[in-house]
Amino acid sequence: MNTRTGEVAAFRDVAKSYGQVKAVDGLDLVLRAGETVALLGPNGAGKSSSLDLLLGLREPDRGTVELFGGTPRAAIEAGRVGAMLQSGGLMTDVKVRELVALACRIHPRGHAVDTVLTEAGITEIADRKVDKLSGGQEQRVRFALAIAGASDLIVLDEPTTGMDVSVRQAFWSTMRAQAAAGRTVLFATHYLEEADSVADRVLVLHRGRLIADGTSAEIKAKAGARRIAFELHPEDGEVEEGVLRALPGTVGLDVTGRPGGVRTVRIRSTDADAGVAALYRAGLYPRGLEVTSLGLEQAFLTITGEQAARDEAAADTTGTATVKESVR
Ligand SMILES: Nc1ncnc2c1ncn2[C@@H]1O[C@H](COP(=O)(O)OP(=O)(O)OP(=O)(O)O)[C@@H](O)[C@H]1O
Repeated sequence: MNTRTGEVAAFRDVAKSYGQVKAVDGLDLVLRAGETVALLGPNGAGKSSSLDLLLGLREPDRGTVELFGGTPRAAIEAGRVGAMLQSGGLMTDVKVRELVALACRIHPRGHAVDTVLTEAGITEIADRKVDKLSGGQEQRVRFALAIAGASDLIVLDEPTTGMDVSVRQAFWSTMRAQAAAGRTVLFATHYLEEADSVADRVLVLHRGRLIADGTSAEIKAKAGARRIAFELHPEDGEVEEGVLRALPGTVGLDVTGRPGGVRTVRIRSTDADAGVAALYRAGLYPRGLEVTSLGLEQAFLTITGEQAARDEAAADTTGTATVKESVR
Protein backbone atom coordinates (compact mmCIF):
# COMPACT_ATOMS: atom_id res chain seq x y z
CA MET A 1 0.00 0.00 0.00
CA ASN A 2 1.03 3.55 -0.49
CA THR A 3 1.06 3.95 3.28
CA ARG A 4 1.21 7.73 3.32
CA THR A 5 -2.15 8.13 1.60
CA GLY A 6 -3.83 4.76 2.09
CA GLU A 7 -4.08 4.53 -1.69
CA VAL A 8 -4.33 1.02 -3.00
CA ALA A 9 -4.97 1.81 -6.63
CA ALA A 10 -5.12 4.95 -8.72
CA PHE A 11 -6.26 5.62 -12.27
CA ARG A 12 -5.19 9.03 -13.46
CA ASP A 13 -6.82 10.26 -16.66
CA VAL A 14 -6.68 6.77 -18.13
CA ALA A 15 -7.90 6.14 -21.67
CA LYS A 16 -7.96 2.96 -23.72
CA SER A 17 -9.46 2.48 -27.17
CA TYR A 18 -9.82 -0.52 -29.40
CA GLY A 19 -9.87 0.96 -32.89
CA GLN A 20 -12.80 3.40 -32.89
CA VAL A 21 -14.23 2.10 -29.59
CA LYS A 22 -13.32 4.16 -26.53
CA ALA A 23 -13.48 1.42 -23.89
CA VAL A 24 -12.07 3.65 -21.11
CA ASP A 25 -12.32 7.39 -21.58
CA GLY A 26 -10.46 9.59 -19.09
CA LEU A 27 -10.90 7.56 -15.92
CA ASP A 28 -9.83 9.18 -12.63
CA LEU A 29 -10.26 6.98 -9.62
CA VAL A 30 -8.58 6.17 -6.31
CA LEU A 31 -9.28 3.03 -4.27
CA ARG A 32 -8.39 3.11 -0.60
CA ALA A 33 -7.38 0.38 1.80
CA GLY A 34 -10.18 -1.68 3.29
CA GLU A 35 -12.91 -0.58 0.85
CA THR A 36 -15.29 -3.03 -0.78
CA VAL A 37 -16.08 -1.45 -4.11
CA ALA A 38 -18.64 -2.50 -6.72
CA LEU A 39 -18.11 -1.59 -10.34
CA LEU A 40 -21.38 -1.31 -12.24
CA GLY A 41 -22.18 -0.41 -15.81
CA PRO A 42 -24.21 -1.59 -18.77
CA ASN A 43 -22.72 -4.09 -21.22
CA GLY A 44 -19.71 -2.60 -22.91
CA ALA A 45 -19.30 0.22 -20.34
CA GLY A 46 -15.63 -0.62 -19.87
CA LYS A 47 -15.66 -2.60 -16.62
CA SER A 48 -13.51 -5.51 -17.78
CA SER A 49 -11.19 -3.17 -19.68
CA SER A 50 -10.68 -1.09 -16.51
CA LEU A 51 -9.91 -4.20 -14.48
CA ASP A 52 -7.48 -5.41 -17.18
CA LEU A 53 -5.71 -2.04 -17.04
CA LEU A 54 -5.61 -2.19 -13.25
CA LEU A 55 -3.97 -5.59 -13.39
CA GLY A 56 -1.48 -4.53 -16.05
CA LEU A 57 -2.96 -6.96 -18.57
CA ARG A 58 -3.38 -4.04 -20.96
CA GLU A 59 -1.46 -0.79 -21.30
CA PRO A 60 -3.38 2.51 -21.32
CA ASP A 61 -3.16 4.73 -24.41
CA ARG A 62 -3.07 7.71 -22.08
CA GLY A 63 -2.71 8.32 -18.33
CA THR A 64 -1.29 6.11 -15.62
CA VAL A 65 -2.45 3.22 -13.48
CA GLU A 66 -0.77 2.68 -10.12
CA LEU A 67 -1.10 -0.18 -7.68
CA PHE A 68 0.30 0.30 -4.19
CA GLY A 69 2.26 3.30 -5.42
CA GLY A 70 4.07 1.36 -8.18
CA THR A 71 3.31 -0.43 -11.41
CA PRO A 72 0.63 -3.12 -11.60
CA ARG A 73 3.29 -5.62 -12.58
CA ALA A 74 5.40 -4.91 -9.47
CA ALA A 75 2.35 -5.28 -7.22
CA ILE A 76 1.36 -8.57 -8.82
CA GLU A 77 4.87 -9.96 -8.64
CA ALA A 78 4.93 -9.08 -4.94
CA GLY A 79 1.74 -11.12 -4.46
CA ARG A 80 -0.30 -8.13 -3.38
CA VAL A 81 -3.16 -8.78 -5.79
CA GLY A 82 -5.49 -11.75 -6.23
CA ALA A 83 -7.78 -11.76 -9.24
CA MET A 84 -10.72 -13.67 -10.60
CA LEU A 85 -11.35 -12.75 -14.21
CA GLN A 86 -13.96 -13.76 -16.76
CA SER A 87 -11.44 -14.58 -19.41
CA GLY A 88 -8.82 -17.31 -19.44
CA GLY A 89 -9.56 -21.00 -19.09
CA LEU A 90 -8.56 -23.10 -16.13
CA MET A 91 -6.07 -25.95 -16.54
CA THR A 92 -8.29 -28.92 -17.27
CA ASP A 93 -6.38 -32.15 -16.88
CA VAL A 94 -5.79 -31.70 -13.14
CA LYS A 95 -7.78 -32.15 -9.96
CA VAL A 96 -9.15 -29.13 -8.12
CA ARG A 97 -6.79 -29.69 -5.18
CA GLU A 98 -3.75 -29.86 -7.48
CA LEU A 99 -4.68 -26.64 -9.20
CA VAL A 100 -5.28 -24.79 -5.93
CA ALA A 101 -2.04 -26.22 -4.47
CA LEU A 102 -0.14 -24.90 -7.45
CA ALA A 103 -1.65 -21.43 -6.99
CA CYS A 104 -0.72 -21.50 -3.28
CA ARG A 105 2.81 -22.58 -4.10
CA ILE A 106 3.52 -19.93 -6.71
CA HIS A 107 1.93 -17.11 -4.70
CA PRO A 108 4.68 -15.16 -2.92
CA ARG A 109 2.53 -15.16 0.23
CA GLY A 110 0.62 -18.37 -0.39
CA HIS A 111 -1.78 -19.94 2.14
CA ALA A 112 -2.06 -23.62 3.03
CA VAL A 113 -4.08 -25.42 0.37
CA ASP A 114 -6.65 -26.84 2.84
CA THR A 115 -7.36 -23.37 4.20
CA VAL A 116 -8.05 -22.07 0.72
CA LEU A 117 -10.25 -25.06 -0.20
CA THR A 118 -12.29 -24.48 2.95
CA GLU A 119 -12.57 -20.72 2.50
CA ALA A 120 -13.71 -21.13 -1.09
CA GLY A 121 -16.14 -23.88 -0.05
CA ILE A 122 -14.71 -26.45 -2.44
CA THR A 123 -13.35 -29.09 -0.08
CA GLU A 124 -16.03 -31.52 -1.27
CA ILE A 125 -15.02 -31.21 -4.89
CA ALA A 126 -11.26 -31.13 -4.24
CA ASP A 127 -10.71 -34.52 -5.88
CA ARG A 128 -12.75 -33.80 -9.00
CA LYS A 129 -11.13 -33.13 -12.31
CA VAL A 130 -11.41 -29.45 -13.26
CA ASP A 131 -13.00 -30.27 -16.63
CA LYS A 132 -15.84 -32.14 -14.90
CA LEU A 133 -17.08 -29.14 -12.89
CA SER A 134 -20.33 -27.28 -13.36
CA GLY A 135 -20.20 -23.58 -14.25
CA GLY A 136 -20.85 -22.49 -10.66
CA GLN A 137 -18.25 -24.90 -9.27
CA GLU A 138 -15.73 -23.64 -11.77
CA GLN A 139 -16.40 -20.09 -10.55
CA ARG A 140 -15.65 -21.16 -6.98
CA VAL A 141 -12.37 -22.69 -8.10
CA ARG A 142 -11.49 -19.42 -9.83
CA PHE A 143 -12.30 -17.66 -6.58
CA ALA A 144 -10.02 -20.07 -4.67
CA LEU A 145 -7.18 -19.08 -7.01
CA ALA A 146 -7.87 -15.40 -6.23
CA ILE A 147 -7.55 -16.00 -2.48
CA ALA A 148 -4.68 -18.51 -2.66
CA GLY A 149 -2.34 -16.06 -0.92
CA ALA A 150 -2.42 -13.13 1.46
CA SER A 151 -3.12 -10.48 -1.18
CA ASP A 152 -4.03 -6.96 -0.09
CA LEU A 153 -6.35 -6.37 -3.05
CA ILE A 154 -8.83 -8.82 -4.54
CA VAL A 155 -10.20 -8.07 -7.97
CA LEU A 156 -13.25 -9.99 -9.18
CA ASP A 157 -14.87 -9.68 -12.59
CA GLU A 158 -18.51 -10.80 -12.41
CA PRO A 159 -17.63 -13.44 -9.82
CA THR A 160 -21.09 -14.89 -9.21
CA THR A 161 -22.14 -15.46 -12.81
CA GLY A 162 -23.39 -19.04 -13.02
CA MET A 163 -23.65 -19.53 -9.25
CA ASP A 164 -26.98 -20.62 -7.83
CA VAL A 165 -28.58 -18.63 -5.01
CA SER A 166 -27.15 -20.57 -2.08
CA VAL A 167 -23.65 -20.76 -3.56
CA ARG A 168 -23.85 -17.04 -4.27
CA GLN A 169 -24.76 -16.29 -0.67
CA ALA A 170 -21.93 -18.46 0.60
CA PHE A 171 -19.59 -16.72 -1.80
CA TRP A 172 -20.48 -13.27 -0.49
CA SER A 173 -20.13 -14.32 3.12
CA THR A 174 -16.59 -15.54 2.31
CA MET A 175 -15.97 -12.26 0.55
CA ARG A 176 -17.17 -10.28 3.55
CA ALA A 177 -14.70 -12.22 5.70
CA GLN A 178 -11.93 -11.23 3.29
CA ALA A 179 -12.96 -7.59 3.58
CA ALA A 180 -13.23 -7.85 7.37
CA ALA A 181 -9.65 -9.14 7.40
CA GLY A 182 -8.67 -5.74 5.99
CA ARG A 183 -8.44 -6.58 2.29
CA THR A 184 -9.58 -4.18 -0.37
CA VAL A 185 -12.11 -5.80 -2.68
CA LEU A 186 -13.08 -4.54 -6.13
CA PHE A 187 -15.74 -6.43 -8.05
CA ALA A 188 -17.61 -5.86 -11.29
CA THR A 189 -21.16 -7.13 -11.35
CA HIS A 190 -24.48 -7.01 -13.16
CA TYR A 191 -26.33 -8.03 -9.98
CA LEU A 192 -27.27 -4.74 -8.43
CA GLU A 193 -28.58 -6.27 -5.25
CA GLU A 194 -25.06 -7.60 -4.63
CA ALA A 195 -23.61 -4.15 -4.98
CA ASP A 196 -26.33 -2.81 -2.69
CA SER A 197 -25.78 -5.35 0.06
CA VAL A 198 -22.03 -6.00 -0.15
CA ALA A 199 -20.24 -2.86 -1.32
CA ASP A 200 -19.50 0.17 0.78
CA ARG A 201 -18.74 2.14 -2.36
CA VAL A 202 -20.40 1.89 -5.76
CA LEU A 203 -18.90 3.10 -9.04
CA VAL A 204 -21.02 3.43 -12.16
CA LEU A 205 -19.24 3.37 -15.51
CA HIS A 206 -20.90 4.44 -18.73
CA ARG A 207 -19.12 4.47 -22.09
CA GLY A 208 -15.76 4.32 -20.36
CA ARG A 209 -16.48 7.23 -18.03
CA LEU A 210 -17.21 7.30 -14.32
CA ILE A 211 -20.69 8.80 -13.98
CA ALA A 212 -21.39 8.04 -10.30
CA ASP A 213 -19.22 7.29 -7.27
CA GLY A 214 -20.54 6.99 -3.74
CA THR A 215 -22.30 4.77 -1.26
CA SER A 216 -25.32 2.91 -2.51
CA ALA A 217 -27.52 5.38 -0.58
CA GLU A 218 -25.77 8.34 -2.20
CA ILE A 219 -26.18 6.85 -5.69
CA LYS A 220 -29.87 6.28 -5.04
CA ALA A 221 -30.26 9.84 -3.76
CA LYS A 222 -28.39 11.21 -6.78
CA ALA A 223 -30.82 9.41 -9.05
CA GLY A 224 -33.79 10.81 -7.20
CA ALA A 225 -34.40 7.35 -5.94
CA ARG A 226 -36.98 8.12 -3.27
CA ARG A 227 -40.63 8.50 -4.01
CA ILE A 228 -43.06 10.68 -2.10
CA ALA A 229 -46.67 9.72 -2.76
CA PHE A 230 -49.84 11.25 -1.34
CA GLU A 231 -53.35 12.40 -2.18
CA LEU A 232 -54.69 15.92 -2.25
CA HIS A 233 -58.40 16.28 -1.62
CA PRO A 234 -60.48 19.12 -3.09
CA GLU A 235 -61.85 20.18 0.31
CA ASP A 236 -58.27 21.03 1.31
CA GLY A 237 -57.97 23.51 -1.56
CA GLU A 238 -56.65 23.43 -5.13
CA VAL A 239 -52.92 23.11 -5.68
CA GLU A 240 -50.83 24.44 -8.53
CA GLU A 241 -48.49 21.85 -10.08
CA GLY A 242 -45.81 24.54 -10.08
CA VAL A 243 -45.84 24.49 -6.26
CA LEU A 244 -45.19 20.75 -6.25
CA ARG A 245 -42.52 21.02 -8.91
CA ALA A 246 -40.72 23.67 -6.85
CA LEU A 247 -40.41 21.47 -3.76
CA PRO A 248 -36.74 20.98 -2.86
CA GLY A 249 -35.22 17.80 -4.32
CA THR A 250 -37.99 17.19 -6.87
CA VAL A 251 -36.69 15.59 -10.07
CA GLY A 252 -39.91 14.02 -11.29
CA LEU A 253 -43.61 14.76 -10.82
CA ASP A 254 -46.67 12.78 -11.77
CA VAL A 255 -50.15 14.02 -10.86
CA THR A 256 -53.23 11.99 -11.71
CA GLY A 257 -56.94 12.63 -11.09
CA ARG A 258 -59.21 15.28 -12.55
CA PRO A 259 -59.25 18.94 -11.53
CA GLY A 260 -61.74 19.45 -8.76
CA GLY A 261 -61.42 15.81 -7.64
CA VAL A 262 -58.97 13.79 -5.58
CA ARG A 263 -55.46 14.09 -7.02
CA THR A 264 -52.77 11.45 -6.56
CA VAL A 265 -49.30 12.93 -6.51
CA ARG A 266 -46.06 11.01 -7.01
CA ILE A 267 -42.80 12.86 -6.67
CA ARG A 268 -39.36 11.45 -7.42
CA SER A 269 -37.01 13.22 -5.05
CA THR A 270 -33.33 13.49 -4.23
CA ASP A 271 -34.21 14.93 -0.80
CA ALA A 272 -37.45 13.45 0.46
CA ASP A 273 -37.00 14.84 3.98
CA ALA A 274 -36.75 18.43 2.77
CA GLY A 275 -39.51 17.83 0.22
CA VAL A 276 -42.00 16.61 2.83
CA ALA A 277 -41.13 19.42 5.24
CA ALA A 278 -41.67 21.96 2.46
CA LEU A 279 -45.04 20.40 1.60
CA TYR A 280 -46.34 21.25 5.05
CA ARG A 281 -44.64 24.64 5.06
CA ALA A 282 -46.48 25.43 1.82
CA GLY A 283 -49.73 24.87 3.73
CA LEU A 284 -50.63 21.68 1.85
CA TYR A 285 -52.43 18.78 3.47
CA PRO A 286 -51.00 15.60 1.97
CA ARG A 287 -53.18 12.61 2.84
CA GLY A 288 -51.88 9.03 3.04
CA LEU A 289 -48.32 10.25 2.78
CA GLU A 290 -45.77 7.58 1.83
CA VAL A 291 -42.05 7.89 1.32
CA THR A 292 -40.43 4.86 -0.29
CA SER A 293 -36.93 4.11 -1.46
CA LEU A 294 -36.42 2.88 -4.96
CA GLY A 295 -33.80 0.20 -5.37
CA LEU A 296 -30.27 0.58 -6.64
CA GLU A 297 -31.45 -1.04 -9.86
CA GLN A 298 -33.89 1.79 -10.50
CA ALA A 299 -31.20 4.32 -9.59
CA PHE A 300 -28.75 2.64 -11.97
CA LEU A 301 -31.25 2.68 -14.84
CA THR A 302 -32.06 6.33 -14.16
CA ILE A 303 -28.44 7.46 -14.00
CA THR A 304 -27.29 5.55 -17.07
CA GLY A 305 -30.44 6.49 -19.00
CA GLU A 306 -29.99 10.19 -18.22
CA GLN A 307 -26.32 10.03 -19.20
CA ALA A 308 -27.18 8.34 -22.51
CA ALA A 309 -29.75 11.10 -23.20
CA ARG A 310 -27.16 13.79 -22.41
CA ASP A 311 -24.61 12.08 -24.68
CA GLU A 312 -27.17 11.94 -27.48
CA ALA A 313 -28.11 15.60 -27.03
CA ALA A 314 -24.41 16.55 -27.12
CA ALA A 315 -23.91 14.43 -30.24
CA ASP A 316 -26.90 16.14 -31.87
CA THR A 317 -25.49 19.57 -31.11
CA THR A 318 -22.13 18.54 -32.54
CA GLY A 319 -23.89 17.06 -35.54
CA THR A 320 -25.84 20.27 -36.13
CA ALA A 321 -22.70 22.34 -35.77
CA THR A 322 -20.96 20.15 -38.31
CA VAL A 323 -23.82 20.49 -40.77
CA LYS A 324 -23.84 24.28 -40.34
CA GLU A 325 -20.09 24.34 -40.87
CA SER A 326 -20.38 22.40 -44.08
CA VAL A 327 -23.27 24.57 -45.35
CA ARG A 328 -21.27 27.68 -44.67
N1 LIG B 1 -10.09 -6.85 -27.27
C1 LIG B 1 -11.01 -6.01 -27.72
N2 LIG B 1 -11.02 -5.63 -29.01
C2 LIG B 1 -11.95 -4.78 -29.48
N3 LIG B 1 -12.91 -4.19 -28.71
C3 LIG B 1 -12.93 -4.54 -27.42
C4 LIG B 1 -12.01 -5.47 -26.86
N4 LIG B 1 -12.29 -5.60 -25.54
C5 LIG B 1 -13.36 -4.81 -25.30
N5 LIG B 1 -13.74 -4.17 -26.42
C6 LIG B 1 -14.84 -3.20 -26.53
O1 LIG B 1 -14.64 -2.21 -25.54
C7 LIG B 1 -15.85 -1.82 -24.92
C8 LIG B 1 -15.76 -2.08 -23.42
O2 LIG B 1 -15.74 -3.48 -23.19
P1 LIG B 1 -15.62 -4.13 -21.74
O3 LIG B 1 -15.54 -5.60 -21.94
O4 LIG B 1 -14.53 -3.45 -21.01
O5 LIG B 1 -17.01 -3.71 -21.11
P2 LIG B 1 -17.79 -4.34 -19.86
O6 LIG B 1 -18.35 -3.17 -19.12
O7 LIG B 1 -16.91 -5.25 -19.11
O8 LIG B 1 -18.95 -5.13 -20.58
P3 LIG B 1 -19.80 -6.44 -20.11
O9 LIG B 1 -20.70 -5.99 -19.03
O10 LIG B 1 -20.57 -6.77 -21.37
O11 LIG B 1 -18.81 -7.50 -19.70
C9 LIG B 1 -16.94 -2.63 -25.62
O12 LIG B 1 -17.51 -1.83 -26.62
C10 LIG B 1 -16.19 -3.81 -26.21
O13 LIG B 1 -16.84 -4.28 -27.37
